Amino acid sequence: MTTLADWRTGLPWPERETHKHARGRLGVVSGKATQTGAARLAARAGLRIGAGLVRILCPPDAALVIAPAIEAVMLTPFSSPEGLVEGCEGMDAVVIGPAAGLTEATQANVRALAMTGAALVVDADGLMVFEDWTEGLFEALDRDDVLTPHEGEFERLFPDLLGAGRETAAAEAAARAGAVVVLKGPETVIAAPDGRVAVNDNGTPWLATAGSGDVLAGMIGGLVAQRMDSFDAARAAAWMHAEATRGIGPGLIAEDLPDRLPAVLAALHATSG
Ligand SMILES: NC(=O)C1=CN([C@@H]2O[C@H](COP(=O)(O)OP(=O)(O)OC[C@H]3O[C@@H](n4cnc5c(N)ncnc54)[C@H](OP(=O)(O)O)[C@@H]3O)[C@@H](O)[C@H]2O)[C@@H](O)CC1
Ligand SMILES: Nc1ncnc2c1ncn2[C@@H]1O[C@H](COP(=O)(O)OP(=O)(O)O)[C@@H](O)[C@H]1O
Repeated sequence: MTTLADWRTGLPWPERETHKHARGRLGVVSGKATQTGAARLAARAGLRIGAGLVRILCPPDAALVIAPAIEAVMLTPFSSPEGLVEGCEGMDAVVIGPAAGLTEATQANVRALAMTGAALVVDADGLMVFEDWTEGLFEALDRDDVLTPHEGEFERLFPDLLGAGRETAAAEAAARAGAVVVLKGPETVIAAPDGRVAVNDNGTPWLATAGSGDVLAGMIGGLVAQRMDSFDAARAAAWMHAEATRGIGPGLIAEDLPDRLPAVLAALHATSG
């Protein structure tokens, strides 16, 4: 088992000469015009956690919906997997899946992005579209990619594993996928393909609200974009995600979480060596 101190030393803090591109570039793939909120939550979380530049990649019909709802986050439309790859050129990490759509296009987009130099965070629909073709996902992944299933999604990708217990299941899933697996829930298990396993236990039930997983995906993506080790990034994000609920509790909605991160990060920065 690992502890808080393990990942704290790997947190990325900007230095005097750091510019925004050097800090890390994150892409977030949006769904269609009626399903853009999840990507906007993830993008804001990625920016708040320190990625220097965040760009939403969206289907053309979504651009005029998203544009008035973002400020610092940038926007690029795409209309094919090749166009998505082009739009993600230079990205250090890309989040794909939140409200992406259960379509062949989502499947093709995940596989196309896996061929780029960006580390992937694959969540929600980005996982579900591979329910009947898990090898199509696993063969495309690298060990710095991250899968973030809740138990329902985990069961679809790894139907034989949960019976062995969540930690064993996550470890085996990471080995099979060849990527970091974040099995979300009241206790979130993080497992790497090299055998590292950690359990994040500071979660609170106030996180059981629509979109909080989208925020977590953006947070992981934001840390990975800053070149934090993917296993450490997932551990750090899971801890900070729960910590961000402190002082709110009842009434918490996913929109609140990214804007709580400056306080969480400030406390960590103040005590960093
Ligand atoms: N603002 C936005 O735009 C938002 C957009 N979103 C997007 O909407 C899309 C659909 O998302 P979704 O939430 O409707 O369905 P999904 O999470 O796929 O679950 C499907 C079924 O799995 C089951 N299930 C089993 N265990 C579970 C568990 N631990 N946690 C949760 N579920 C669990 C459960 O079935 P049950 O157990 O109730 O029978 C459940 O009905 C997806 O693209 C997502 O990204 C959301 O992120 C919200 C904010
Ligand atoms: N009862 C709970 N206790 C602690 N954390 C929870 C609880 N329920 C959900 N969470 C956390 O909230 C997030 C929910 O993610 P997810 O199910 O993907 O939501 P969404 O798809 O709506 O974004 C995960 O990080 C999960 O660990």
